[in-house]
Amino acid sequence: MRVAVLGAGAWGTALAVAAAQRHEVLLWARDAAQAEAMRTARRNTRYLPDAAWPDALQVSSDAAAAVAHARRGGLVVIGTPMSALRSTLMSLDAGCRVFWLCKGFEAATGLLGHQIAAQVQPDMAAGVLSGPSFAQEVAAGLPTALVAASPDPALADAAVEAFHHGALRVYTSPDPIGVEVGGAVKNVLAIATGIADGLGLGLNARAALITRGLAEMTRLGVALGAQPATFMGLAGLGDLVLTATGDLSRNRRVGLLLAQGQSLADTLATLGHVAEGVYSAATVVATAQRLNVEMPLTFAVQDVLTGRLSPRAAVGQLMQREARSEVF
Ligand SMILES: NC(=O)c1ccc[n+]([C@@H]2O[C@H](COP(=O)([O-])OP(=O)(O)OC[C@H]3O[C@@H](n4cnc5c(N)ncnc54)[C@H](O)[C@@H]3O)[C@@H](O)[C@H]2O)c1
Ligand SMILES: O=P(O)(O)OC[C@H](O)CO
Repeated sequence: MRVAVLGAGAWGTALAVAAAQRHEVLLWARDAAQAEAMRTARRNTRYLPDAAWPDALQVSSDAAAAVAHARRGGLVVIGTPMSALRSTLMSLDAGCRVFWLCKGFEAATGLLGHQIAAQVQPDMAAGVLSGPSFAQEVAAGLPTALVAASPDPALADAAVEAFHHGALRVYTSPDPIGVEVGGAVKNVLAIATGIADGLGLGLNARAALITRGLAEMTRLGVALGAQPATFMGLAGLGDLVLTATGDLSRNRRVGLLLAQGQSLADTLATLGHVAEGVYSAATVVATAQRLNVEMPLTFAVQDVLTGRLSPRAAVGQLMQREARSEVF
């Protein structure tokens, strides 16, 4: 299979390296100088420096060439941040088969990836590839399980053909809504656990945050039309546990730094990578308000991100909530 990966950040590069063990892969970087540097070094020194590239991985800053590489039976994989998903989809045509890797809501519209694709490319075979997966671990060849979600089972099978090999397992799912809500909300909840851990609130608090966070995520997802079981899977519980507890997470790191008293602007300036939860939190709050879904942890994170509450005040507010039944 011919695979084009659009976007040469940490995750796009890691999956390009993985796919190039068996397929002809073309990685597109928007910056010509970055593409040239990667072509020379045979690695992505800026975003994923430890992974050497297989021979079957080529790089280009020519977007049209990348798309042409994967037309007619190939697969286009969009590895940009959420903010660039719409423009990248617009650069494609309905002849492409597409998966995106980004996890979040589009800040300007509040839409998930599958809704953006339905607007921009209604006839395109499209899906989302998600699950608990730090780029560095995939690049190091460590065992990882992903989920490919699409209403089109043949397309989900194409993601399996592209990536299910060696240390990578790819499961399929017919529920892109659930998979996308899981990926977006877990990022916000990872900021919450980073804050709790940064404040030294302990392991009991972390476990409570993950469990009650899963309840929030599930409530929102079901209200948006997702299948409840999806949230017990890789894109829900799996990615929430990874991102909330793993120090490789950029979203968790944001929470840790905010708890130390660092400003959000300084935190983002030092991160060097995208932390999607920062940009999705407002949409999750607005959507929960619109659908009358209770999401106290997410609301607290947004209060900290906007500066309305300090991390410690947000925790105090959460602890004063009324007792309630645990049932979702
Ligand atoms: N890093 C991971 O471990 C990981 C794992 C799973 C999913 N994701 C998701 O994948 C997406 C990308 O994350 P990442 O870690 O690769 O990000 P990153 O911060 O490492 O890199 C972002 C890349 O996107 C490029 N980019 C930004 N705006 C662009 C635009 N308008 N057009 C083209 N390229 C653009 C940047 O140049 C950079 O190469 C995010 O939504 C993230 O949540 C990341
Ligand atoms: O580093 P984060 O917080 O963006 O998380 C990366 C992946 O989404 C984990 O699955």
